[in-house]
Amino acid sequence: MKTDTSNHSGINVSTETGRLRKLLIHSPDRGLGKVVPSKAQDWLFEDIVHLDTMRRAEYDYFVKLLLYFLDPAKIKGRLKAIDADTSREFYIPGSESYFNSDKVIDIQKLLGEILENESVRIKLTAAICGIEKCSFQTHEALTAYDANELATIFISGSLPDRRMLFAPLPNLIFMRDIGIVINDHILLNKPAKAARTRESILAQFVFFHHPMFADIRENIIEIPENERHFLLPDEEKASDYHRCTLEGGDVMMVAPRHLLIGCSERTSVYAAQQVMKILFDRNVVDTITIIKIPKKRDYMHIDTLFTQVKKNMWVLLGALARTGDEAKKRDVLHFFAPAEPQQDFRILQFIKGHEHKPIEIENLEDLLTDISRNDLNCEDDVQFIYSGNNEFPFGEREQWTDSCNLLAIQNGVVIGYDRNDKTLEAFRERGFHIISAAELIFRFENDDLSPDTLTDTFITLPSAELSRARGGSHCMSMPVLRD
Ligand SMILES: NC(=O)NCCC[C@H](N)C(=O)O
Repeated sequence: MKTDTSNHSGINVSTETGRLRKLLIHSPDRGLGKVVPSKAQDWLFEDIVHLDTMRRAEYDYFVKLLLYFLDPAKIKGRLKAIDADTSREFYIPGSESYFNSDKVIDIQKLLGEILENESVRIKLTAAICGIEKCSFQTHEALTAYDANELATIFISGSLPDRRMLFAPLPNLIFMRDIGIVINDHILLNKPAKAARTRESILAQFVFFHHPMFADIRENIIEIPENERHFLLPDEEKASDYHRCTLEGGDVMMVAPRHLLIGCSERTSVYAAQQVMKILFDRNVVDTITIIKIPKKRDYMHIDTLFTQVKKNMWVLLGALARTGDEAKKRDVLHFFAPAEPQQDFRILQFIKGHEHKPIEIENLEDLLTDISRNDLNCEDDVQFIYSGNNEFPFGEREQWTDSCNLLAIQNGVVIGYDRNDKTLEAFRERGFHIISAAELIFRFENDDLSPDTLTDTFITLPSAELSRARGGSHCMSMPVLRD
């Protein structure tokens, strides 16, 4: 039975390509400038980044683009003044000239707003001081800051005078991983990596306390821990069948009744099963497809391997797809490989009411074709664009710098990194218009182009610094409302 998923809460996502109306983001904060080389890997960055370049020359373009598409009144006609302001106040929540949109929303702004409430402030300060093992004096000292500054401290880990209290949260820019809107429900993450623990506590408070989510509070899902968790020896606790971790990059809302969940380095089979049970019990979706991918830093989440461009088009990494299998068949060495089918990449589809008889799907293209045709009722040919145009060794190289991690703002209009030349070439060959964020913004400002009339367009974002953080525009966005 289909349920009516429309509601008036302004929270609803049921596709990956419907026109984006509202999303959560987080602009790089001062904490990113505090990452030191010896901690970069522990904090899940490949390198240290140059914060000013990352902001001014890269991420700020992302924000400007999102505003032109989702909330043009906040930016149109003001571009010159915004660009001329060296303090970048326009991008900083809590500052006087902050863009303060209710469509392009920085989680830091929501955090500042809930911290105005005394009881929330007391609880959250205690929670943060607890996990960060702060001294009693530090706990006390935090009462001196106003709500906005406290939000900045909780996120960046440092005080306004630059002293560091605890580790920064450099990965909060990857809002996708924090939570996922599934129709009118929100699934909160359970991070696999210690470096992302504080992020999810902040997010939990925001989702449960901010009025923006008040109408759907009953629909916020927290994944229950394995009840025997505390009794398990550490080794068993870490196994895929007991570990309960899930990150948003592994969850993709591809069609109103169909959800994809990746089992990966970050998301365990146990957590995926729990989510499946909850979503089927609550009748949120009818089909859940589990995609088990190799546990590899390169792959991390399923959205590093493929994303949707438009209803009938996907971008993906050839090495894990059907073409990868064909390449292997041509390879003589393949005959010496173990006869066992590849167990670290499998696709199983579970249908509500028939969970015990999952359907095995042979490869990614078959799954994605089925979604385009049968879930999204596409009559046109389903097309695939491969990372690096499937040319050795560019497929892997460009996947590493997020060629497969695109954000669709509307059907066929995507934002991705500028550095993946071969992948861009493949888009060009399919008739896509490739335009840089800077040029597009200039043309929007001068009424030379309009967000509403764009079709088949790849908007390139400068990415030299951003790509060192190992996530693309899909990872940097948490859609809250899509058509
Ligand atoms: N969905 C994603 O793939 N997010 C990218 C997260 C990158 C971040 N540095 C991490 O390793 O968690």
